[in-house]
Amino acid sequence: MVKVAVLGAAGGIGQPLSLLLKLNANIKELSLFDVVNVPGVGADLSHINSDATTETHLPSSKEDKTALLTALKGANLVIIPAGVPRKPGMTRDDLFNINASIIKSLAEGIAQSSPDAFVLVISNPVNSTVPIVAETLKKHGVYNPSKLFGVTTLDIVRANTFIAQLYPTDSKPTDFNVNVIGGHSGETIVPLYSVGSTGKLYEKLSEEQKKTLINRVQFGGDEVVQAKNGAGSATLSMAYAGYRLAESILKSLTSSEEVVECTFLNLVPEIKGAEEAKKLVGGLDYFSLPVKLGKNGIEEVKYEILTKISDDEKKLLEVAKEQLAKNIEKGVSFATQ
Ligand SMILES: NC(=O)c1ccc[n+]([C@@H]2O[C@H](COP(=O)([O-])OP(=O)(O)OC[C@H]3O[C@@H](n4cnc5c(N)ncnc54)[C@H](O)[C@@H]3O)[C@@H](O)[C@H]2O)c1
Ligand SMILES: O=C(O)C[C@H](O)C(=O)O
Repeated sequence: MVKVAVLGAAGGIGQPLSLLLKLNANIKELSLFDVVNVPGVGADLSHINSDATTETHLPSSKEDKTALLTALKGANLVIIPAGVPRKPGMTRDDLFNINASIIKSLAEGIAQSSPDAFVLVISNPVNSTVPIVAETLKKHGVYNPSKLFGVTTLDIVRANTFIAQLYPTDSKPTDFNVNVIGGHSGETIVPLYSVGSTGKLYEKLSEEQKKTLINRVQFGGDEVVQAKNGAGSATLSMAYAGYRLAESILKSLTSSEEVVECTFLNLVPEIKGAEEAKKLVGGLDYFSLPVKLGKNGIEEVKYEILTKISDDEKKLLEVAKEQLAKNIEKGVSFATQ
């Protein structure tokens, strides 16, 4: 039975994500933090007759740090959807200037109040915000790379849905679990349709269809940003995806079943398979790959997948690596300056 803290709980993602968490029988306490509107969200959720208790934490001023520290106290799992979303015409990197500072201050709170928690970073640009959290926790001497997750699950969710839409009579979205690796923005998102559950169907597609499908996964976020027309980016599908990763982590704490998910992680030698992965991705310090989850977090990086990919996917990876290197460096230098 665990305590989960949601930072940014009153937002477009925070609210539906908190609703899903409120329904999870493994969660004993749900701690909701935001800089606006969170008491109302908490009051509303608290009427649901599921077992998790709901508490809310709203700072009384910009200087008030106590609300965050209290929200995080004793949390086993912290999920961060705090920050601004995109509008049409913006890239995720355009969010860096605002979101980097928000993420850094929240990571400082985690370092102080819940240093042992699993930390799931949703806020964009994920390719840079994850290194910011890592460097901030390092500065405070409490960094555990096995417990830091950049949430790329929405890319997997989209990849499953979009291929199923191409084969409506032969498949359904729940048939698939596509490995999507790399990062979480445009061309850094690399869906590996040629391996695993989609291999056979993918091979049947024409070159043009393959290109269109991959492009749709890489720019699925833009599809939603355009459709919302200035009112933000994906929130409901993101809440579902963030919940899926949180649920998998909770499952790995309570069952002996093997649980594997893709996540954007820090490739450090203390994680099994990370050194091998790092060599195969040109020395990058962070990359999204399938990982085996366990009681202490990321137990093993399933790097072998990198040796099984098609020549076309290798080309996609080359483009992804170049962009990722810049995004990672931007996050690291912000947090270490
Ligand atoms: N990883 C992904 O796949 C993915 C998917 C969708 C959106 N996102 C990102 O998630 C973030 C949130 O998106 P959204 O649609 O929920 O935005 P939103 O504006 O609806 O909600 C963000 C919430 O964060 C809160 N907030 C701002 N500063 C804060 C702080 N210092 N502490 C706590 N809370 C704070 C705001 O008050 C707001 O309630 C964006 O950066 C967006 O780009 C990531
Ligand atoms: O596209 C965005 O800005 C939000 C998110 O990263 C997404 O993939 O939907």
